[in-house]
Amino acid sequence: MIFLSIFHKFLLHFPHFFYIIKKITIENSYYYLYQIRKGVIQLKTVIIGTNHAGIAAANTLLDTYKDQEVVMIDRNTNLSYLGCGTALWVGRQIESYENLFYTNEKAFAEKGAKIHMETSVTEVDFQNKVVCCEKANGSKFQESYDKLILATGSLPISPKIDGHDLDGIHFLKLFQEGQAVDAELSKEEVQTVAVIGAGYIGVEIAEAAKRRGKNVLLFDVESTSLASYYDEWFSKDMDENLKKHEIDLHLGERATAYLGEERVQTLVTDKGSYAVDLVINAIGFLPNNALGKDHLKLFKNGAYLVDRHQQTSDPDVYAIGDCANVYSNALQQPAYIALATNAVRSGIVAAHNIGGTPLESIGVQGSNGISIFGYHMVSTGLSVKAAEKFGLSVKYTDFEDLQRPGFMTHNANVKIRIVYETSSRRVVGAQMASFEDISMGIHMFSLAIEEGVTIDKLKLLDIFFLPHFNQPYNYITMAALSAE
Ligand SMILES: Cc1cc2nc3c(=O)[nH]c(=O)nc-3n(C[C@H](O)[C@H](O)[C@H](O)COP(=O)(O)OP(=O)(O)OC[C@H]3O[C@@H](n4cnc5c(N)ncnc54)[C@H](O)[C@@H]3O)c2cc1C
Ligand SMILES: NC(=O)C1=CN([C@@H]2O[C@H](COP(=O)(O)OP(=O)(O)OC[C@H]3O[C@@H](n4cnc5c(N)ncnc54)[C@H](O)[C@@H]3O)[C@@H](O)[C@H]2O)C=CC1
Repeated sequence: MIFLSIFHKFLLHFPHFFYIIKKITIENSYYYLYQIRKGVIQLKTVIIGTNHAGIAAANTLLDTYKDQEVVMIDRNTNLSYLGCGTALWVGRQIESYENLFYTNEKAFAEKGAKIHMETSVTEVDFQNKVVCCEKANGSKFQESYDKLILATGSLPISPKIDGHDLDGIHFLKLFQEGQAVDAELSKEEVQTVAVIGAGYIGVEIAEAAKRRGKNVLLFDVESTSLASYYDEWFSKDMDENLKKHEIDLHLGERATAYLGEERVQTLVTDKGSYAVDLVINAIGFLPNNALGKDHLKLFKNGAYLVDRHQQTSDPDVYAIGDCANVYSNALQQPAYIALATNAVRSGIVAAHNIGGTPLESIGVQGSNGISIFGYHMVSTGLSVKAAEKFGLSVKYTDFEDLQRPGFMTHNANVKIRIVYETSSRRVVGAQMASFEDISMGIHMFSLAIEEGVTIDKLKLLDIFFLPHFNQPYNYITMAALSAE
């Protein structure tokens, strides 16, 4: 131990000369990790991007590995904004956006981090391990690093069609964009709103705009809303729900141009043209890989390719959150799923590995949920449609019933689909929907997918019964029992 310590201190004094030997022999050893964990070796970690992923990584490093130096950099004015709340306050289901931020710059400064907000990282010199930064006032500086965490998130996809830069066309990613849409909806002259993309953001903001009394037209190229998350048996219910609330659905219809002088006035699609006062684009996210795309290996959609430690192809660089791929347990291969939940978990994993505690991600299922005009839908893993797209042969079992026994006056329908792989019979997905809150049940399916549980194991699973919650023949049991 003493010899190793002296040897290591020697190496640290001659970092360039012995750089390669140190990399090969020392940095992979448990003793090296032990020294980091104990604070004998103090690393400087720079985190680019201080939203959900970056915050989780910073908190883990600062709370658990107190001797490590942490530098956080973000170009935005704010951090920790919960985008999930945008539709809620824009739709006036909550009073204000103020509680949608769960931490701030000061909290990290108090924990000992150096934090630079309103600062863009313009370039990373991966060879010399230096990050080049530019503040909003134009001043420039550099930060060196031992370990770098890329947490630069994602960017909304911009449809490259005529008129896309007209006024009155918005995205909905940042807090500031939420504010801009909110201000637009407050204008008397804005009466007709076109939402492009009936995915999660599109459906949620369509509800919000309707709640603000606007005429809402919702477009998607797919034949149902929420097509990436649910099979038609479920998404058709959401379509009905949207129609019932007078949202004008245009499915299987692609926007081809925006027309207007300065501000958008007409939306042209492959099926018609519509007078509109406001357009909100929500056709998905792409990973923001600008800083590392020429140096790091990439996943097929451009996300930084990471291993189960969140480590990229450069061992000193980790990538977390929406800018990195995840490992899908349903597909048993890397995938891309942009969710805040994944961002937080990946940040924790990266920070522990940097801090000296080896930790592998357990993979994800992409569990998600949505609640629109009181109709709740939750899903995890793969729908049948998604499995087919990825070439996975699956079967499914469906069940629909009242949630509680008929004698209960407070009751609602619940429907469930469990998707399982044909050959192995392992569960690879589940979808559930109801006007009742059935959301917690989906977590059990998430664990089942993670652990490779078969559909047959669920048939006689011990599920409690109480009339307040469910029927003696629980809908999960009934769906599993009727599986082929
Ligand atoms: C309206 C909306 C609703 C959502 N609802 C949900 C939900 O209900 N549940 C859920 O799980 N997920 C939801 N999401 C998705 C979730 O917000 C994202 O998955 C999450 O924000 C990803 O976090 P992140 O930290 O990886 O990236 P981001 O949130 O994209 O943050 C990246 C950060 O990096 C900074 N950055 C980028 N490049 C640079 C640079 N060069 N220099 C300095 N800083 C840089 C950016 O300023 C930003 O702060 C929603 C998203 C939106 C937009
Ligand atoms: N409740 C939740 O968990 C929420 C999660 N998010 C996440 O944020 C990310 C971004 O959300 P969204 O932008 O809604 O992406 P999304 O992937 O959920 O939906 C995009 C939709 O746009 C459609 N589309 C694609 N190109 C189109 C085109 N040219 N014209 C018309 N429609 C087109 C797709 O068919 C799809 O239905 C997703 O990863 C999503 O899961 C966002 C909001 C809420």
